[in-house]
Amino acid sequence: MLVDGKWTGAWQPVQATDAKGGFVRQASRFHHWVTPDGAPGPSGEGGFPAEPGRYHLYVALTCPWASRTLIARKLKGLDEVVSLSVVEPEMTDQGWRFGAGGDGVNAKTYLHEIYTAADPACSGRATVPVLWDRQRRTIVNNESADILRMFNAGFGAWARGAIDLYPEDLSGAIDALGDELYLRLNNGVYRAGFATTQGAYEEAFTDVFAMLDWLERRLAGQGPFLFGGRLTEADIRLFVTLVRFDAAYHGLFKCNLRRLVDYGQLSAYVERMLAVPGVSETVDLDHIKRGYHAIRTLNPGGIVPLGPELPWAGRTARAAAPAEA
Ligand SMILES: N[C@@H](CCC(=O)N[C@@H](CS)C(=O)NCC(=O)O)C(=O)O
Repeated sequence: MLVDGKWTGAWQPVQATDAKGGFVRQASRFHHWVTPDGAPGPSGEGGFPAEPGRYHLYVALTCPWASRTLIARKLKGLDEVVSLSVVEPEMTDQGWRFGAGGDGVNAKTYLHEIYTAADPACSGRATVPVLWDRQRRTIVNNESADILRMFNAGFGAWARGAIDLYPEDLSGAIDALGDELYLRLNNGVYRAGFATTQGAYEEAFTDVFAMLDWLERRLAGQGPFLFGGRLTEADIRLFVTLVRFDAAYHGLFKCNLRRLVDYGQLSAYVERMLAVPGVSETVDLDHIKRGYHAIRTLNPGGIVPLGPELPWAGRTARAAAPAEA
């Protein structure tokens, strides 16, 4: 991680646990917002007006949090407005690394150099996603939940996609479901995978399957999406975890009570989400499998499993290119 702007020690998946051996995720550090006219958003400073070609998104295709932002960028038709760099799937001793051509915007090798370009004294983990401002040469925001909302509403007329991922009449319900999803499922699988005590693992495992069972029932009662006919950010938050479940969380993170393919409603839901134009292009099973299985503390030999067979695998994209500027 970065300490006062210097990379310190080899990368470790877990740098903090709570008193019971539970995994603790670091809070994001940059919280500015792109808004249609550059007015300040809910946090951070103003001065980040929506403009085509100004902002750049750094992602890892293995990462569910970064994938949220990739899906929103597609659904809002922002591909031509916000450019993209994809890091290599395997984490190195210095964290995320760019492929042969560098990152295409800042000509850096490692993602942590983007953080120190924004703040030479930066401390903390160098996580994806990162939204970079070419003009002010700084990080706008490195929290996927914020970037998701910014892509929904911050780019105003530059967004070609008409879909509203956070409609006002559903905002309270989306927030409430999003909190549950995060705690028990999105981060629940990480709490299971990175638990350092049996108790912390079992607690997380129970949360994960209770949530999946609950979602299976909810989708049986109302569909096709979590809030009926309207696809919202809650669907993006759910999908990114479901699509990784059998390939990464079931085995590596020991979330193995059931596979996702054992859930009829949830499996059909994944297929439905993949059929939404733009979504399948954001899913790269090769990066997902290589990325998770490169976590040496969980998989010391680094062997990447060949399976599982997934009914929808053929409809997902491999990465278009390792680094697209
Ligand atoms: N709160 C962040 C979390 C992002 C996150 O944890 N990303 C992981 C990849 S899945 C990462 O970049 N980890 C690198 C590290 O921890 O050093 C968000 O949702 O944007």
